[in-house]
Amino acid sequence: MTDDTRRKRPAFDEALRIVAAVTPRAPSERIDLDQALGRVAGADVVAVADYPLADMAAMDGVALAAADSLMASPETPVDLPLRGEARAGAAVPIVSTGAACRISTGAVIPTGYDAVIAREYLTIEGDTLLLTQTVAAGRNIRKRGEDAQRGDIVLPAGRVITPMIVGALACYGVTIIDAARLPAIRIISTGDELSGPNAIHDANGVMIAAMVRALGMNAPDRFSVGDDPASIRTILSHAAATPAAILISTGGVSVGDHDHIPRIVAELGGKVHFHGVTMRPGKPVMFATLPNGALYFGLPGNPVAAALGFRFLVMAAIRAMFGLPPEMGIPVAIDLPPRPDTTVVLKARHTAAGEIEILADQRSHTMRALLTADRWITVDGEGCRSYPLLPVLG
Ligand SMILES: Nc1nc2c(c(=O)[nH]1)N[C@H]1C(S)=C(S)[C@@H](COP(=O)(O)OP(=O)(O)OC[C@H]3O[C@@H](n4cnc5c(N)ncnc54)[C@H](O)[C@@H]3O)O[C@H]1N2
Ligand code: MOO
Repeated sequence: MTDDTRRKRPAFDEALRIVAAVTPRAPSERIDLDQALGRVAGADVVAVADYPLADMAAMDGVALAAADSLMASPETPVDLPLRGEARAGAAVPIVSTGAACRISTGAVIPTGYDAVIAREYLTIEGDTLLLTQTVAAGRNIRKRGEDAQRGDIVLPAGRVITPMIVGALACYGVTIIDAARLPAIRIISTGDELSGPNAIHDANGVMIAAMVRALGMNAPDRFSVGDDPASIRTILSHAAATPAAILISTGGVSVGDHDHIPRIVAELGGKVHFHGVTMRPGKPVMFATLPNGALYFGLPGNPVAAALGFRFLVMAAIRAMFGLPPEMGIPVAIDLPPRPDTTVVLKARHTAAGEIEILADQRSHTMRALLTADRWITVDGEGCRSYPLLPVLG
């Protein structure tokens, strides 16, 4: 790290802002609604049909014209002959006033009728309905278009598609939506220690791939390379020449004799936006744009730092690509000393008593606390904020 880049080391929030600011918006693509779960609407979604599609029965029972019940009372019951049946999905029967027809929930109300009496409240003798009280017009009827009308904007661009949204859009006749295109992501694990006699397991590669998949995105391509500059240059220049929106490497970004990534990225023509952030863990993290426009994140090798680098910095880029607002975190009152010069990110979890427990081991190479953690707590000069453990879009 040169003195120059060290001087420019941004604060955590500033680094998130820089990432969002330089990230280009993803183009939209048309996708089937049943493939849309977890995707982000790339344009306003408009109802294709009224919902309900027509005035329909909300109960199984009998449909009639409310006006025919006007004179009905227990003393002067009104008799209406029962003629025909309206069934959900079937052709709507032609009916006449002065009569009633059987109807099932979801059946279209026959023209001329405007009320439904639920079968529990019916008095039927043979083929005759006995009305002993008046019925209000509109009773037990779902009105056409009362939930959505054709042409209504039912979902604004930028909303994450949940299962309930899939259901609602299907009701509104939507079968295809515009969704922000998913970025192709490539992960490069670096370090001589990933192979050879005392090899460690490549935790960072599988972990980051798993976080990508937890977002509902395709499994990223993964590569592994040692610490020698020629091999790193070869794999980075190959990666930089192949279309991918986001490249992520882990390891080799600190100040050690074998930490070559920042220099090679610059030699390849990458524009380094920052190298180093005043955060812990994750301090040596690097962010650049490659000449082909791909974003490059050089995450530190320690697994907690790599996890945080993806969870916060890469996520800031993914959110910006999809047009989502930056994550703010939820301010929480925790008795921790403020950290005016850095942002410390802590592994934490909710206790059964509803409090937030800061877990015991906060070192950046130990993972045990992450087996039970359910959130991150950040501490800076302003106080504490809580963030979900996993990357989220919504
Ligand atoms: N003199 C200094 N030394 C270090 C500093 C510093 O400021 N001055 N920063 C420390 C911090 S903080 C971190 S984080 C690490 C980051 O260093 P690198 O990104 O260069 O990572 P490496 O040195 O290659 O590896 C660090 C650590 O992580 C392990 N590792 C690497 N890759 C993987 C992987 N794929 N899966 C699991 N574990 C991995 C590696 O074996 C090392 O133990 O630098 C500090 N040093
Ligand atoms: O960033 Mo390092 O991850 O503090 O250990």
